[in-house]
Amino acid sequence: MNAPHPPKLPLRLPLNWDNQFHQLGAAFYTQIAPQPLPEPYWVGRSPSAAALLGLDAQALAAPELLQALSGNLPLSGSQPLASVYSGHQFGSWAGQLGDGRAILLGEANGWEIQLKGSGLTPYSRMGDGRAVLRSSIREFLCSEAMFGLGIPTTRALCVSGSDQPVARELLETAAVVTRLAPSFIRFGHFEHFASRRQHAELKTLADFVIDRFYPDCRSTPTLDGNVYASWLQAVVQRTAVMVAHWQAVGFCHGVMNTDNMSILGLTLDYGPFAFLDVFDPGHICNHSDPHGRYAFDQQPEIAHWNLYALANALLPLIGRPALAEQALDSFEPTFKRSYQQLMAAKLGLQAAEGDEQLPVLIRDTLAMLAQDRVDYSIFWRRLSHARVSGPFEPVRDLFIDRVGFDTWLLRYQELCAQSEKGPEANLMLKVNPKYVLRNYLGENAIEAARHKDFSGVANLLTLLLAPYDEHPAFEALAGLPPDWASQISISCSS
Ligand SMILES: Nc1ncnc2c1ncn2[C@@H]1O[C@H](COP(=O)(O)OP(=O)(O)OP(=O)(O)O)[C@@H](O)[C@H]1O
Ligand SMILES: [Mg+2]
Repeated sequence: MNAPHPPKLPLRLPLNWDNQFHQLGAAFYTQIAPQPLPEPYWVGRSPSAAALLGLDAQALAAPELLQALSGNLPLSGSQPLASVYSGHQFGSWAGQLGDGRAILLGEANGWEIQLKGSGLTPYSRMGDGRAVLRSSIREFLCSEAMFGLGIPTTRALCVSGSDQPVARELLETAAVVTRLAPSFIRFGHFEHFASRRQHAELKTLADFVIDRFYPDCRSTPTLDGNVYASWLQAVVQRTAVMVAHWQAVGFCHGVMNTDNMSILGLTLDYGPFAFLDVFDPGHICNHSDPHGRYAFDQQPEIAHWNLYALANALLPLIGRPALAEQALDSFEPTFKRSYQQLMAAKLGLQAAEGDEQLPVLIRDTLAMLAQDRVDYSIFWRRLSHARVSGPFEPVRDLFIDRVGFDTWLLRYQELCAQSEKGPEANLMLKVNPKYVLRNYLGENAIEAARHKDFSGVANLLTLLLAPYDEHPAFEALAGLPPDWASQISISCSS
């Protein structure tokens, strides 16, 4: 028989722990330590995310940190817990869910540190508490890619892997992603307490979020000075801005359940997501979504629907349904304004209030891309180069309907002439990324990582953290995807 392992001293890191979520009390979580991941190895690390905690690349690479973030060594100052939440999944009430495979270590230097895939919790239901290498690499890279693109998101510090087998459709191996966010609280946390009529806890949680992240709502005169309605409105606006970014960059989330909606308007839970290759407005990235509830062009409406579910949960605090409705009404104008600004920037044009030509040009541009199934990111990048230094041929080459393109180009150039003096043209290369995390790029890095070659993950991370820059050594990764890319199928299984 093996001798029992001697107890290990906790790892001390130069972090200021202040575990505020833990201080909320036992109604909100269950204390539970992460389950050890056997013989972990590094899969990827983000020095950019580490800097948020004040850790340099050397501290991030420490073998003790690998052990701590894989559940094999306690972290001094942490108070691990799994939080409880509920939610609507695919439009239906799903009841209690909770962190079934995520464990919050605590809050250090203002960032919550959470492990995803770190073992069973009381909320694991039928699951095994684990995440697989494939989905963990995807989450790691996409979190950092969204940050690189300037889109509100949770961050990812690192991924550790193990040869421990995990059963999904096929046998895969386990991995843990360490995520960072100011808070991982979701719409579903509020729905949980509202559905159980636990109004005291509902208020405690709302006050916690307002005081920490939305303090202005305490003193704003809008919505009759109703703090909770003003706060709802602020969440509505942040969410609308986040989704406007998704639509502008061509990001499809794939599982916009209310338990995957951050109360801070951050992109949360990178599962079957995709960046569009060809522009297909009805694109469904989630193989487990046959009816396309979460199709690309449905995302704004679904975000609004999710906010409606949140508003319902907050009604006991707001008191007057009319105020909640008013707060919800700000979704559409906020989304529209934000989307138009982002698209105007992509076109290198100024977005002026009341301009009627711009929305029409945006609509027609997208219709033209959809008709010829043009690659979304490459179109914008080539357009940026053409606008800055010409010629337009490389853009024209993307289209089958050249006459249609020429007609469009005339209109576009007329509008450009009106704002020729502005800085917008040069800024196009700073808003139209050269590198996006296409599914096939992720697949290639994952396949190499399965054979313990993690260079693909590291290279992608470098590109995705600076997606607007030229990276001559990686020119090929900015090109059109190979034919097999359109056959990739990503399910919810992760
Ligand atoms: N392998 C698993 N073991 C235990 N629980 C799981 C597992 N996979 C998913 N869950 C739980 O199922 C619910 C819905 O899962 P979903 O895929 O939205 O989230 P997730 O990817 O696990 O995590 P997160 O939303 O924290 O990024 C959540 O409560 C989640 O914790
Ligand atoms: Mg989730």
